[in-house]
This record gives sequence, structure tokens and C-alpha cells, in this order.
Amino acid sequence: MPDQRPGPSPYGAALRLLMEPAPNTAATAATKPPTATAPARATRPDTRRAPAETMLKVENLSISFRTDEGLITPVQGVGFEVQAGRTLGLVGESGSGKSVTTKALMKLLPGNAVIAPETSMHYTTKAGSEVRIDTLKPGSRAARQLRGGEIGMIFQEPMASFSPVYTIGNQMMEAIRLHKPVGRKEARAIAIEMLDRVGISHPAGRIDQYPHDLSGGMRQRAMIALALSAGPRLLIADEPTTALDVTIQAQVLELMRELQRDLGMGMIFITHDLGVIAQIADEIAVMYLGTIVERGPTREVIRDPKHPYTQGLLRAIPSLDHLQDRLTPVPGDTPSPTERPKGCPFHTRCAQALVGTCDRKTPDEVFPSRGHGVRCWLHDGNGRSVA
Ligand SMILES: Nc1ncnc2c1ncn2[C@@H]1O[C@H](COP(=O)(O)OP(=O)(O)OP(=O)(O)O)[C@@H](O)[C@H]1O
Repeated sequence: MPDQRPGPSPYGAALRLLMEPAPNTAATAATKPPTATAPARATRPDTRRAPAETMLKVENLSISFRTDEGLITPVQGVGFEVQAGRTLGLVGESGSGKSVTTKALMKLLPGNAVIAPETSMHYTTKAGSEVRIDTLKPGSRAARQLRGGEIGMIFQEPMASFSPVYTIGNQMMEAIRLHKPVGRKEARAIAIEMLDRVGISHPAGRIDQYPHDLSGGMRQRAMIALALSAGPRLLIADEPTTALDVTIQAQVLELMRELQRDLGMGMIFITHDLGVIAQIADEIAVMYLGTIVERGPTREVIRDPKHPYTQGLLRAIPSLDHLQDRLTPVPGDTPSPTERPKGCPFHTRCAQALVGTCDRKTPDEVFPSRGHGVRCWLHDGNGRSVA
């Protein structure tokens, strides 16, 4: 089991600012991240409160895999929404089912995967038509059109997107022409413009370089340009900044926010790091063992986490001014999906578990406040804590 404790990221400090009800000026200055490009969200005026338009609605998503050991179900009853111009942060430990969930959206699940019949995944296209993603055939033309043209994806490792044997430009032009009726010349012009947009200097020259000619940060930017060149309406970003050093990480996050504002894209941002989520996400969904245990507006979930697992993740965040302190990781290991505990999946690690309830019955989602949902027997859904 890999160590899940987050490293000392500068976002720990940004997160603290979100958690503290009224930071005083002196404290704010002392805990500011060292990167000038990453101002804390808490200090930034919120300019994105336009009426929300739901572009993706996932309900009751369950995914199983046929394996030699039998059927395992690493994703169970997941539901969330993504709005145009907003970001949903999907956070959870390794193996919690984040990648499998997004692969289902991209129709990229392997052949041994089975999506439960009660699942529904509604997506609204650029043209305004409704697509039931759950009913699309993987490998079909409709699925290919959805991927790239409507839903783009960026990964932690840019080489997962780029082929090493073609130039950046050739790969971008191919992506553009797959989704837009343009000739080579026009596609090249769009690609150069996109490289420029993501901050790559001398884009007209860089376009003819190979991925390995670029530095790590540049490759990451080029991958964002590649994903955006087909003009996706929804961008799925799977740990896109984890491999970068903190300064570049902050620049890439800022760039993504900027592009999102300009293009009005919806975004699903996947990470282990709640500090990064605090920087980029409007809403958070916390996943544990294939279930969303808590979701809601970022600020509210971070200031007033309801689920003991979310509370544990927040306790595990280091702050820059207390790096010498011991972190408090969530005790215990995540059980394997083949040994999913009965009742609440977190009860085996929960210090507040109610014997006879949490170990027997699976909690339904309740809403202690508007838009803030939690699956935990400690909450009764009327804003009251049962414990
Ligand atoms: N093809 C497959 N066959 C069987 N099990 C699989 C398959 N793909 C994924 N799984 C299982 O599904 C579970 C969830 O995996 P997933 O990759 O979605 O986790 P994650 O939250 O994205 O983790 P990480 O942060 O490490 O990427 C894991 O237990 C994994 O072993």
C-alpha cells in the first residue's frame, strides 16, 4: 500500500485559508504560498457565479470487472453533476475509483468491465442535444466523436497523450481535423494559436518539434493545447500537475482556470491533493472505496466537512508554517474492492462508527445543507449530527 500522505505542497497553506473563518491580515501574509502565480482562492473575488447550466449528470453509476477472482465492483452508486464553466474536484485515495469513473465517461473501459443497468449518464452536446453516454457503444463513431470533440482529457504524464514519433504539430492537427472540417493549413494555424494560448513561446517553431524536445512543464502545456485544440466542452484532468514542480504546477493550474473562464468549459479535476482542489474546484466530490461519501461546494466542504473520512483527509494536510508537525493520516488501509466491508465502506477505519448501524447498513445520501450531501449515519439529513 503506497503512502497516501500528501507531500508539503504550498496549497496546504491555501487550504488553511479556506478552512479558517476569518483570517487576519498578518496570518494571511504568513501562510501565503511561495508562488506569486497561485493566489489563494479565499482572497480572490468570486466572479464565476453565472447561472449554472448542467452539462453532465451522472446517476447511480456502478462499474464491475469480471476477474479471475470473480466479479468486483470498484464503483458503486456514484452520482455527480458538472456545470458549464465550473470545476468538479474528484478527490480520493489511490484505488477509490476515480479513474474508472472517468474512463466510463470517455467510453474507455476495458472489455472486462460491466456498467450496471440502473446507471444513467446524461450529457448535453455543444449543439444542445442530449446524449445518454451509458447507452453508447464503446468504439462506435458516436463514442469517438464524444471523446476529444466534446470531452477532452489530460493526464499526469503527457507522454500518455503524445506519440513520441510524430511532431507536436502533426498530432494537434490530426486532433483538430478529426473534429473540425478544416484543411491542413487552417488546422496548423489553429494549433499554433493554441500553443501560443497555453504560453509556449515561439509556437510557430515549436510546432515542428517532437514531444521529447520540450521540458516537462512545456510538454504539460502542449498536452493541454492538444486536448483543447478540438474545442471540448468538458475537460477531464487526471492528476495533471502531480508530476510537476510546485512553481510550474501553480502556473499550469492558473492557466487551466484562465482557459476555462475564456472557453466556458466544464471540468472534472481528479487528484489526491485536497490543497490543489481548494485552488481549482468549485465543487468537491470525495470518493472512498468506489462511493462518493461527501460532495458539495468546495468552500463549505472544506470549512465544515461532515464525513469522518473528509475530516481525516483535511487533518492530513500539512501547512507551510507547521511542516515540522506530525501529519495525522487517516488511520488504517483502504480495503480492497474484493473485500468491501458491509454497511458504510469507511466504518472499518472510522473512530466514530456506531456499532450495529455503520457495520450493518449502507447509509443513503442526506443533505445537511443545500447542495452539501453526505453518506454517513452520523447525520440525519436535517442539518443535525446524530452522534
Ligand atoms: N481492468 C480492471 N480489472 C479489474 N480491476 C480493475 C481494472 N481497472 C481498475 N480496477 C480496479 O478498480 C479500482 C479502482 O481503480 P482506479 O484506477 O479507478 O482508482 P483511482 O482512484 O483512480 O486510483 P489512482 O489515484 O491510483 O489512479 C482498483 O481497485 C483497481 O484495481
